[in-house]
Amino acid sequence: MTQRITVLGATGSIGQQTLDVVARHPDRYEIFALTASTRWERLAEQCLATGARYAALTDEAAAEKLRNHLRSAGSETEVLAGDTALARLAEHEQADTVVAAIVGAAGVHPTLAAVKAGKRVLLANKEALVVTGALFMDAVRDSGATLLPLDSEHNAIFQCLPPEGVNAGVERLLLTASGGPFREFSAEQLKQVTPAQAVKHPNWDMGPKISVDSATLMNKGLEFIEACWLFDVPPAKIDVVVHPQSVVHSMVAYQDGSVLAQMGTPDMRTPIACGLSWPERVESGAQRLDFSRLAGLNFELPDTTRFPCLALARAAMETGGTATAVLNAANEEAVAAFLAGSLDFMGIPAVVEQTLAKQQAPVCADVEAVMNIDRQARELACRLIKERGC
Ligand SMILES: NC(=O)C1=CN([C@@H]2O[C@H](COP(=O)(O)OP(=O)(O)OC[C@H]3O[C@@H](n4cnc5c(N)ncnc54)[C@H](OP(=O)(O)O)[C@@H]3O)[C@@H](O)[C@H]2O)C=CC1
Ligand SMILES: CC(=O)[C@@H](O)[C@H](O)COP(=O)(O)O
Ligand SMILES: [Mn+2]
Repeated sequence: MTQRITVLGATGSIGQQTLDVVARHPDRYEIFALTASTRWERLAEQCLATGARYAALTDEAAAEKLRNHLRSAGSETEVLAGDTALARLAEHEQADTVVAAIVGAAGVHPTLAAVKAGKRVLLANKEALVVTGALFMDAVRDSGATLLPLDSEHNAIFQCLPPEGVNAGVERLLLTASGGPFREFSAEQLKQVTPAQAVKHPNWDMGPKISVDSATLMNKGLEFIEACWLFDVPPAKIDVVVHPQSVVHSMVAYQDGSVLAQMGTPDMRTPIACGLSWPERVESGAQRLDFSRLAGLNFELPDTTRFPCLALARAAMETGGTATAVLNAANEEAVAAFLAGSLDFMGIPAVVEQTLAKQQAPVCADVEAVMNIDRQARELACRLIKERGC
């Protein structure tokens, strides 16, 4: 039996790399459904190449264009539209596996729909977990869903953990961070950086939002929170280590002094292939690590004075309640404003910090209540962005 796969966020960086891995193994995997937001032309190409049974776009007008295009090409892909369509496909009874690769809190509802339907969920959309935290993990336990991390660091830790889990002799988790494109910039230089510079990650080719997060180190902050939830580890047991080469993807330190690391070239097709095939292994297409050509592996501590986002994320996780949802909402608005040219780079941590200071972050009993806090935090962050100007 082939594994039937739904890809949420198919047109993005993770989505496209997932389709690349899937195409290498037609005997094992088939695409059941593909979703995106507005980029209907790219989704059309993907539907024609994979023969997807369903496609969905949140944008109704883009969905109509996709429908017309596919019809005239003789395709049998059924096209759905609107926000709820994504969740309907995520929970569809005929799909086995859902790759959660939407960017941002927009992924909360579709990803949770897949979890609640008990799917095998391959999680790239870290924001969904950062926003809903305990509710997300409760849903995994209640539904019996299989949750496999795609984020390279968490996939590395997943591979290095003992089968019995984190309580079997694990001392600490070590999350590696590249340090981003501005690792060596002074505080003065950081004030002047542009969106074009920020999206040029030194090692990875990723979408614009996560690339900016890597540049501020908020990506590592979100990943810190993600690791606490995924592996049920308290904040005090997780360290962040800057490793500019992105070859060691993360590590697990054991009570006997052993440290297990997962290594590889920086290519997301490795964790994607790992998630798709686990507990087996399949070819990913990634270039192999050539130790004879490695110039060196360096490690240093992160600088939270120049990059305050990492400390803000750690503090939000320690605060608890919906503080991490507030952090994420403010960050999404600030990053969008930075990319649009209406906020300076150092405005990102400033807006996140001020939003966290002013926005209430109570414990919420359900996802709708969390999303209400998310909305309030966005409104506040947008006011702060306007006040700061650029
Ligand atoms: N890229 C990478 O290497 C890594 C990414 N991740 C995580 O994976 C997720 C995806 O990242 P990445 O692939 O880089 O992002 P991209 O920006 O490249 O792609 C985002 C995808 O989400 C879709 N999308 C955007 N907004 C919405 C919305 N409101 N509703 C539904 N779909 C939407 C986009 O559709 P459209 O094209 O139509 O806009 C696109 O398919 C993020 O959470 C990121 O942090 C984690 C590790 C590595
Ligand atoms: C590929 C991946 O998982 C990204 O999250 C990547 O790790 C970003 O790199 P840094 O945030 O360490 O710069
Ligand atoms: Mn990562």
